[in-house]
Amino acid sequence: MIPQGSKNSRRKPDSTDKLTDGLFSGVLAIFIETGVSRKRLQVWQRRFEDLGGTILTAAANLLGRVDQIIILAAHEAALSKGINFDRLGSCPNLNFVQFRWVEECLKDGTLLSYEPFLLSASQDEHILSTDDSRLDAQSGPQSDQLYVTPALAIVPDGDLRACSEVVNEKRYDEVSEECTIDTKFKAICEDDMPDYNKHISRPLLELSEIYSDVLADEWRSLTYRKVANKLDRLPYQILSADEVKNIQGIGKSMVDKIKEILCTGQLQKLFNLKASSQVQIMQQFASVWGIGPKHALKLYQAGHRSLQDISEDQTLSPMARVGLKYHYDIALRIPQSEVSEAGSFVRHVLEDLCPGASIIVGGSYRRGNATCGDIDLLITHPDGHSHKGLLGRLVTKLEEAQFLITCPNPFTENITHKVNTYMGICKLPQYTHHRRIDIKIYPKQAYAFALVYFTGNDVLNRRIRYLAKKKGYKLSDQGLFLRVGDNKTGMASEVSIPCETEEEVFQKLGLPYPEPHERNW
Ligand SMILES: Nc1ccn([C@H]2C[C@H](O)[C@@H](COP(=O)(O)OP(=O)(O)OP(=O)(O)O)O2)c(=O)n1
Ligand SMILES: [Mn+2]
Repeated sequence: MIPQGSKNSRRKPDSTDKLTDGLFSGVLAIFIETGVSRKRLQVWQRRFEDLGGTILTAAANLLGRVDQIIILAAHEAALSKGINFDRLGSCPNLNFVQFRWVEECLKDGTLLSYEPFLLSASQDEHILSTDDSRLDAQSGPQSDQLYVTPALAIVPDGDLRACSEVVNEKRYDEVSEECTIDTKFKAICEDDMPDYNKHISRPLLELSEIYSDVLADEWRSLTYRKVANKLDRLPYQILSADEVKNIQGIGKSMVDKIKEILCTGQLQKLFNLKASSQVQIMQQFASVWGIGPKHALKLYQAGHRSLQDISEDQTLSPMARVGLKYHYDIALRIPQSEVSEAGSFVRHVLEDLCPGASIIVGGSYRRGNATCGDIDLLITHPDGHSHKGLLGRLVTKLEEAQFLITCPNPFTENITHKVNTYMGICKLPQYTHHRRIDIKIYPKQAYAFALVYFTGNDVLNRRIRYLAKKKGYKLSDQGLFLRVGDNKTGMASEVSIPCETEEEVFQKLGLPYPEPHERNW
């Protein structure tokens, strides 16, 4: 269940709320078909869904588990025909809105207030004619105040699960002061991306990944991904497969799979795929640095069944050859102490080469993890120009010191590039194993963004990118860019909003600053 107050304040349409991408994100709507041509309806529905809205059928049985929904109709008369109030349950923020609202939002590119588009349908009459708990809600504080108090009174009798969810939820600003920054941070981000149905969407996404990464079936992969995304966007928890039937774009075979997950907790098809020898072999091929899923499939189709087999294949790229050569070592986790020593080793060389340069060991090391998959180094120079041409000189020194062992593609530095990267293999003299290392040099104005990105983790990065997008920005390792024009084209300003520190980046996004060790999501 959604935190009542915060969702309400976040979602309440406001004409100043300049949203571009995901215009209708989080908005649940029922489209009443009466009084409008099918073609027009379909156009609106498609745009509404493309921009993040979720369409439910009029038969949707929501049992009071959503706290806001809009009913879109051509006119008032159409309303009485289209809705079953009992199935809808009592929703604290039920608005009856003209289709024109969708059209105007699309024209304007913003989520407009419902106010000028409201249709009068007497929800009150309905509430008064049903049970006592709804009467309580009705006689209690009106509209807005209903959201800030847990809406127990409006949860239908007998739906205990829904009740406890409402009670357990807290608004972000109700989160107690002594709770960690981590909790607060997650409270904000997760409020934007609810996880009510992750237990269903996760296996579907896994299946989607196997279809794209291993079976190279992009179409099936996309179908599963789309459904998983739809479920992720729902602001309430799916309790039965019947409810899924009411979500537009989910067909019978998908409903059956969701039913299976809900009933058995797993998906036999996924289980079988993961158990198949072909999938396992291809996953092993794809575990080699430099071998992607399509290549893994080609190698399998060429008759290869082991890493030994593929080592003789002529189609391997230089990176895959290096990946295969060091496969055993690369697969090992690296102890934190060794990553630290590798960082110090490079720092000493860098200090001699370019006094004043900054170097930070990023990735899982910076988040304080006990072991790391690789070594991520980020370098800049505060004077704004000495970073240019630095990577080539540094790599040469580190090769001479026999710390950098090999880099699959001949290393060339482009000083006009915003970031220069070395990706290769290194080894400290006193250690046994070869390790994967990435060294990245950024100009100082991008360094704070690069630090945020390369500290991760990837889940947090996805969350904050999503948050940035909703606020009309594009966030990357190189900056925070204001999006301009039609969001479909994905155009963003070329000049980043300046941020010198990570704190500023989080501040610009409206987030409290999480320490690196609080970024393990
Ligand atoms: N698909 C990806 C890959 C990376 N990153 C970012 C977040 C990661 O934290 C950082 C470094 O990438 P790594 O793959 O090195 O991941 P970690 O350092 O976090 O973990 P590991 O211990 O596996 O290296 O880059 C990301 O956002 N999305
Ligand atoms: Mn890493």
